[in-house]
Amino acid sequence: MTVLELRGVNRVHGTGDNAVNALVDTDLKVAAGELVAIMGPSGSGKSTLLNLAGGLDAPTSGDVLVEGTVLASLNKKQLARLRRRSVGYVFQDYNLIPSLTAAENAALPLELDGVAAGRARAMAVDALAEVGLDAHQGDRFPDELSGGQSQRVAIARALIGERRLVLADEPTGALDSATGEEVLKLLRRRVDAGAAGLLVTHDARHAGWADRVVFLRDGRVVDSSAPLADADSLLEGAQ
Ligand SMILES: Nc1ncnc2c1ncn2[C@@H]1O[C@H](COP(=O)(O)OP(=O)(O)OP(=O)(O)O)[C@@H](O)[C@H]1O
Repeated sequence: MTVLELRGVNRVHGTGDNAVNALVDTDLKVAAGELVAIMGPSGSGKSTLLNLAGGLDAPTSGDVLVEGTVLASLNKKQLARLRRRSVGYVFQDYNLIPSLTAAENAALPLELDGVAAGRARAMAVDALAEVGLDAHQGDRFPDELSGGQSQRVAIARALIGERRLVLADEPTGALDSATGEEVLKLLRRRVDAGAAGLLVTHDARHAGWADRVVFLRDGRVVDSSAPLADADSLLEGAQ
């Protein structure tokens, strides 16, 4: 099932002489169970693509569909609800709320969506267990967690509930390479469990965890191919 689709998407930032064609005639489909890596030089349109996919930005022309819904057909409130229920983000700097525990951070999207606090907390404990964090770690605050643990919390938060699309922007950027590989392995596992994933990365080894790599240059898709190496062989190489 296609979870994310871009159809003939263009995004122009700015106007007149300052106009930048950040994304040009882009078509992309990402299915459930599929992880697609986005690579390209700085300024090639990777963040623009991710923001459009998550409904944080709107195309100048063309359509973005999430789970079959054209995002432009939704009003503000409907779009906010779809984003809350269907889309999870993982950022380089984790973006956890410092005054909330790990479990409270993971539960936050559910609570914002009106799920009762007790039930949201119970689901958060399960989501944390899935990423290898126990209840004791769930009670810790972000400044008591390592970088790798923080990114695990962010992944748990991104995929808690029914959310089927995970958008990861350089999620390993702040981690050492072994911890980074662990985080990608986890992302891969969650995608294998039925989510669709987009992973922006500068690192070809990390792109090895993806099913496909989409290369961007000046806002255009220049090549779309299988990853450079099989993830398992990369892991062996790292040991
Ligand atoms: N809000 C904006 N206003 C004007 N131009 C923008 C805006 N956002 C992005 N751009 C421009 O659009 C182009 C694509 O930017 P984008 O951030 O998507 O690239 P990127 O591949 O994510 O870069 P990086 O790897 O440095 O994060 C760049 O030329 C950038 O300067």
